[in-house]
Amino acid sequence: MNILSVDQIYKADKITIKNQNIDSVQLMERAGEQVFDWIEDILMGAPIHIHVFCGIGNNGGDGLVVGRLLIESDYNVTVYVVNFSDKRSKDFLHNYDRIKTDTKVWPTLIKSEKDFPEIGSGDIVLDSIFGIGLNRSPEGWVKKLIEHLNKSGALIISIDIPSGLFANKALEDKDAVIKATHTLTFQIPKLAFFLPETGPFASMVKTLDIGLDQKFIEEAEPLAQLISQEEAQSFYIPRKKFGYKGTYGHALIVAGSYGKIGAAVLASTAAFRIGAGMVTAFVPKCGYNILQTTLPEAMVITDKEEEFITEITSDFEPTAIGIGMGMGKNQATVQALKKLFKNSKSQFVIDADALNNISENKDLMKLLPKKSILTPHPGELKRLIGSWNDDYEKLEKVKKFSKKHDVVVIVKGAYTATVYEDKIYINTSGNPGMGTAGSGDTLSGILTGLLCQGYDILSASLFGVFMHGFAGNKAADKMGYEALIAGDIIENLSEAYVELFMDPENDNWEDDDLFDDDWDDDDWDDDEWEDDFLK
Ligand SMILES: NC(=O)C1=CN([C@@H]2O[C@H](COP(=O)(O)OP(=O)(O)OC[C@H]3O[C@@H](n4cnc5c(N)ncnc54)[C@H](OP(=O)(O)O)[C@@H]3O)[C@@H](O)[C@H]2O)[C@@H](O)CC1
Ligand SMILES: Nc1ncnc2c1ncn2[C@@H]1O[C@H](COP(=O)(O)OP(=O)(O)O)[C@@H](O)[C@H]1O
Ligand SMILES: [K+]
Repeated sequence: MNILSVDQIYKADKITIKNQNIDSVQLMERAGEQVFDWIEDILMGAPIHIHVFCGIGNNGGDGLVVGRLLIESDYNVTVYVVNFSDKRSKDFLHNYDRIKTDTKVWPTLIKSEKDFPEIGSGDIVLDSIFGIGLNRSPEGWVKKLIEHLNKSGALIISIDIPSGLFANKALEDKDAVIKATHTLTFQIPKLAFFLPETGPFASMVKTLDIGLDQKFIEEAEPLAQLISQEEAQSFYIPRKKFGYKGTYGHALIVAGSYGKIGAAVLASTAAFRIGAGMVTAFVPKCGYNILQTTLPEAMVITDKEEEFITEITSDFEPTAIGIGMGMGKNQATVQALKKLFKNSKSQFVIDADALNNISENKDLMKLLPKKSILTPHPGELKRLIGSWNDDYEKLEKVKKFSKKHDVVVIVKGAYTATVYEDKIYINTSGNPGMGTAGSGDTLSGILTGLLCQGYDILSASLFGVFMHGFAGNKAADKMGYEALIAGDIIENLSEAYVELFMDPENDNWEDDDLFDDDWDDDDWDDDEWEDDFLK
């Protein structure tokens, strides 16, 4: 699924209107109806108080459509116009007139702080103050209104985007942004929803199909692409009937130091479980018994040193090498890395301390093998590319690094971003339970195992990151977030493979859970509502 820029979204709007021979008011009606249907599905006529806050642009126009439809369906609604400017959009004005004529209800004007209404914590706020037309941070009483709504404790449903958030530009004032409980976005997801600084404002995103021109959306050069189950399916390489272990490659996992041999165990096991034909672990001597006992399927080569790695050798040419997990930063280890990078013809997945060593040693950076996959978490990334002011600058810096060194960079986190040259891919699987030690070691093993099976560096990265998160989701389904440990991700890779081609419905990135548990429902007690939705 393509993530487009604000300019492209406006273009999609225009092309849709032209190709479908409709006018912009009809498109706004469609958008408003979609929002209304979503709310109607949930509320089913419940008399809960809904406050609709409309700006004066087209986002406000959408709010007026929803307000009108809610009033016409006898909901308990108050519609407000947040009058921050007299410069109203044409379609806003059309719907402003229409709500008054059709419902005989006149929206309440908010012109300053003294007009702010009381909002009960059991109420619903519909936020259509600003949409993608926001061009500067809200200030003055408008900012105060946003703060007032955020403090209310009400459930906040944002239309298209939480007001105050830029769709694809850095945050300027985090206090001037609506903290939405739900975001109902029109068809095209916005980049801000997936980045760590801005994503938390837009939890529970749902895309509503308003019939925008599909051809334009698919053919546009996206800001980023979302990788969901459907895309992951397209990367999968089926096992061959006459394949044997040699067909699926030989992985070398170079990892571990005294006290961190587990990293080698996790990565080696994951390489096997994702389907590598053979796996050899290269570890310091102290890792020998541990590996032979915990993973008898693997072969083990040990360094001459007891506690860390000093010289990496093998009597075979590995198809792919996964290197760095728990490896430490001993000077001898740095020398071993230099020698390996200079001499090896294998493909590389470079993680953890291998990355840290590269960041600290310019000579090693120069030897960084082209076409490698690098898997930094945010701390490792900062050491590698330097600090950034915001997520957008970070992504630009990563693109530059990727181009300069001809490597894929996987920026790990919630919605892991894979960057290759100018392109950004955002993963949609995974969950907070995966924030647990060794989860990254597991990913490195997965990626190494995929390179072994003939996936190219980009498809190994996109498929591997997806499968890692997908297996994490299978694990979380059974055990919840807190109890999940890295080994559970590996154990659930089998289920992830088995379910890869099943109905993606339950693993969509859009969270269909209706309400957060902490929503306060004291003010309202309809048994049917509670039975159905607040379980
Ligand atoms: N594209 C689609 O497919 C469809 C889009 N639709 C909807 O249209 C929405 C976009 O509407 P939009 O372009 O009218 O912009 P919107 O966000 O309502 O507000 C802009 C107004 O705010 C002002 N302004 C900006 N920042 C400000 C600030 N900090 N403080 C104060 N004022 C500020 C700015 O005026 P300015 O003062 O900058 O001249 C302007 O007047 C989109 O999100 C979606 O909901 C659907 O209806 C149909 C399909
Ligand atoms: N909230 C989250 N949602 C999705 N995935 C997550 C989340 N937190 C962590 N992860 C994933 O878990 C892994 C953690 O990697 P890393 O920090 O390197 O762990 P470690 O170094 O302990 O092995 C990454 O792949 C990351 O994307
Ligand atoms: K909004």
